[in-house]
Amino acid sequence: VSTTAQNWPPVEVEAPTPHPDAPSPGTVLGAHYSHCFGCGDQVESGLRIRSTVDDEGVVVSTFTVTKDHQGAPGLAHGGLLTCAFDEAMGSTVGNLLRKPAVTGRLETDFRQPVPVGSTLYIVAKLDGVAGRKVYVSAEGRLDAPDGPLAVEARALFVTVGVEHFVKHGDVEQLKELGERHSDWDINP
Ligand SMILES: CCCCCCCC/C=C\CCCCCCCC(=O)SCCNC(=O)CCNC(=O)[C@H](O)C(C)(C)COP(=O)(O)OP(=O)(O)OC[C@H]1O[C@@H](n2cnc3c(N)ncnc32)[C@H](O)[C@@H]1OP(=O)(O)O
Repeated sequence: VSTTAQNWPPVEVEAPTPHPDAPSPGTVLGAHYSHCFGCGDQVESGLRIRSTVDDEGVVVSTFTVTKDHQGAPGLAHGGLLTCAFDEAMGSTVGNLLRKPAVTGRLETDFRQPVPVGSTLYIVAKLDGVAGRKVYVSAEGRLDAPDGPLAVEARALFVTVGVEHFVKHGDVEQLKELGERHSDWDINP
């Protein structure tokens, strides 16, 4: 049993305040970037995660495991499951706080194997904010929102300015993204 979960968040935090323009409960969140491995529809073997805003500070995502996501025969690869949680929690931070953020730290507890063909229901919630640090945790259940608990994760996201992506990433793609999402403050 993870001891970290008992000390979570690991620092003193303030309650997270969703941005006034954060999407309301029930909103289905689109892919943030079509080439994103987690949510993009242009990545052939991507995870194609779909997310919906639930209660305040909570986002529910689904990830259906295909044969492209295997580690052992018929079972999801653990690293890919971690990726699914990175996406689900990152999307929670980005959409609810409406601030670009990157994953600083991410830990996963695998409680049960996740078979090919199953759908993970991932419930992610904002746990607290300390300066630029945003703490998030999530639970993934098998095949139903109240199905057996299969995976748990906790992450620290660090909010960054657009210059992070300008300095380290692909500026042309970033511009294109900014044009398609003029309501996001990501224009370089
Ligand atoms: C208005 C806009 C609206 C937008 C709306 C968008 C909607 C859709 C949105 C979005 C969906 C997104 C879904 C994506 C999901 C996937 C995300 C990923 O996979 S991201 C790629 C992987 N991660 C990286 O590549 C990071 C690489 N690391 C870095 O770039 C830096 O290390 C960074 C930025 C994380 C920190 O660097 P520093 O120089 O800026 O800041 P320092 O001072 O080092 O850290 C800040 C604080 O964080 C702590 N910190 C940083 N890393 C830590 C760690 N690993 N463990 C513990 N603490 C850490 C530090 O100790 C510091 O804490 P103290 O303020 O001093 O208390």
